[in-house]
Amino acid sequence: MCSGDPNADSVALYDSTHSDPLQREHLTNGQTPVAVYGLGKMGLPLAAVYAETTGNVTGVDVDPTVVETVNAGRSHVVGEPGLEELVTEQVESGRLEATTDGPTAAERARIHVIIVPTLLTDDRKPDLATVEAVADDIAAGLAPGDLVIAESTLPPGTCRDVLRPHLAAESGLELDEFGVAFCPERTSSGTAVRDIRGQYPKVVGGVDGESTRAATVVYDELSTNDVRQVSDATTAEAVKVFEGVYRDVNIALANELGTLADELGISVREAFATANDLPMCQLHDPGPGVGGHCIPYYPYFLLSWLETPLALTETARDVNDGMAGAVVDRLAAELEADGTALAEASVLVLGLTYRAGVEETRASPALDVVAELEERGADVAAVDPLVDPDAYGVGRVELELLTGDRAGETPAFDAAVLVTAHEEFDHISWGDLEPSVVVDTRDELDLAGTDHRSYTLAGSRNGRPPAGDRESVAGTAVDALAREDAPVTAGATSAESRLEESATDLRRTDGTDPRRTDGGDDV
Ligand SMILES: NC(=O)C1=CN([C@@H]2O[C@H](COP(=O)(O)OP(=O)(O)OC[C@H]3O[C@@H](n4cnc5c(N)ncnc54)[C@H](O)[C@@H]3O)[C@@H](O)[C@H]2O)C=CC1
Ligand SMILES: CC(=O)N[C@@H]1[C@@H](OP(=O)(O)OP(=O)(O)OC[C@H]2O[C@@H](n3ccc(=O)[nH]c3=O)[C@H](O)[C@@H]2O)O[C@H](C(=O)O)[C@@H](O)[C@@H]1O
Repeated sequence: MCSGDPNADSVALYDSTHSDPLQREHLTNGQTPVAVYGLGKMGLPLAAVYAETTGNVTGVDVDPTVVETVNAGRSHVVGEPGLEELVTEQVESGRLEATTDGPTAAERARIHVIIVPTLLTDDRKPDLATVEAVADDIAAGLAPGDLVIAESTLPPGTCRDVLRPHLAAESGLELDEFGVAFCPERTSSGTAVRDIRGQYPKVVGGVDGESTRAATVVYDELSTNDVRQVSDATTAEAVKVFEGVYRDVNIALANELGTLADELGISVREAFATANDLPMCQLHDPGPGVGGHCIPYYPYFLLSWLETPLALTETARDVNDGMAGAVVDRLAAELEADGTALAEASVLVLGLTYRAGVEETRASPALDVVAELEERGADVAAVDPLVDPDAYGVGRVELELLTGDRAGETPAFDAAVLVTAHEEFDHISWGDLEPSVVVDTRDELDLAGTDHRSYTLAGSRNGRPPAGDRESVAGTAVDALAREDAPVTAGATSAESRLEESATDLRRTDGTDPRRTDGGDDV
């Protein structure tokens, strides 16, 4: 179907005078060609599912290697069940092809789907440059009756105030000659094909009623789930950003409550698992921070875009951004207790991507942990099954040397910190590694019975406090408080200095001091 002549008599959807059934027939028999701009982790599965539904899709990407791979019927995206097979099937049947030529693709298409990155500038403002570059490509081929669908997450108001006027100005069309709708991509890497096919209701909001109607026809055909129409594009944009902010704030809550594990001498993860028995309670997982180019970015699609102050949203960002430093503080304290200064220590970072199984390092907390360790003088190396640490300026350790799958000298380190729990790390034979300090930020390791000094951030789901059966650090702190008036014997560290030492461990992720009782910095 893709060999169609660009001037073929394709059929538009926006403002169509055809009956609804005929519109759906045109859509699903290839007479309403589609262009999908962006063939990345989300765009390629989206283009493949669009091809499965419509039979006439041109994928556009600026990366020639991506285009070449897709046209060879393969997927460059890893860790997506069913994607490779779907791409092969759709390309081989002529239902999907890829190109770097956006304007030509736009001339053929009557539906234009935008799924390129929406990142942040250096001063944390939404970066719409890529979306606007795609809008320029689309405008070069935009025709009356075309429908433009944005799936890239956008700051609320962007379709109405930026994208639609940009398209009109660059194409010379009137605002009401084409449709624009925001239909957010509710998908996670690792389940993209399943999600796009219909795991969740599809939100649709147009800049006008006809855009909403036309986009509803598209997703009613593409998704097996319901289409959730909302009042307008801005509402749909807000839905997607709010979903992300909800997650960031709740992860911050989990991270902050997780720091209580030391002072309470409990596993906070066990407490969360129990509290979450209640349907109204969804305490998230504590970790080393929030990565990816979505969740840590979306709050700024409000904070740096709108005037209204959002104190909680902003504080949550600070809490999450502070976690990498809190993890390194903890590592330093554990090393110190083990007789090694961090500045003299060799440290292995396990996992550089932002989450397990996903080849993405944007805003990865692991990179913040590496930077903080190096800043404090440690000798840092890293291991990751999906990305090469060398590319991030960090010494590479071969995973096979840690799992024993390759003969050779088993590397030894003063400390290791598990930041991203790739499943490949399950095969590391910890018992064969030189004893070291191990900080597990994901509660993925069980080092009982080994000679490692392990610390599990926020404790373990099975109820083990962070320092396991070692005396809790908090015990020291609380005892010292109780003993504040105790005589300081020569040679013993004073209660205050002990408290100071342990307080750096107890300090909340936003930097406030849990010991303050004047309500000054307490949150
Ligand atoms: N990654 C995720 O889990 C989700 C992402 N999203 C949204 O989707 C957007 C894209 O995410 P990913 O696919 O993960 O990004 P990605 O970085 O994996 O892929 C982006 C693709 O777009 C291409 N590209 C860049 N500029 C282009 C241009 N001017 N024209 C055509 N192609 C261009 C790149 O070469 C790359 O192949 C995100 O920024 C976010 O707004 C939404 C839901 C989930
Ligand atoms: C609201 C929501 O759950 N959004 C999802 C999210 O997926 P994403 O791939 O960004 O991964 P994620 O599971 O949110 O993790 C983001 C980051 O947060 C961390 N994280 C996540 C959950 C948690 O309880 N604790 C935690 O520390 C992860 O380690 C990771 O570094 O963002 C996607 C997106 O919009 O890009 C979205 O489609 C997904 O549904």
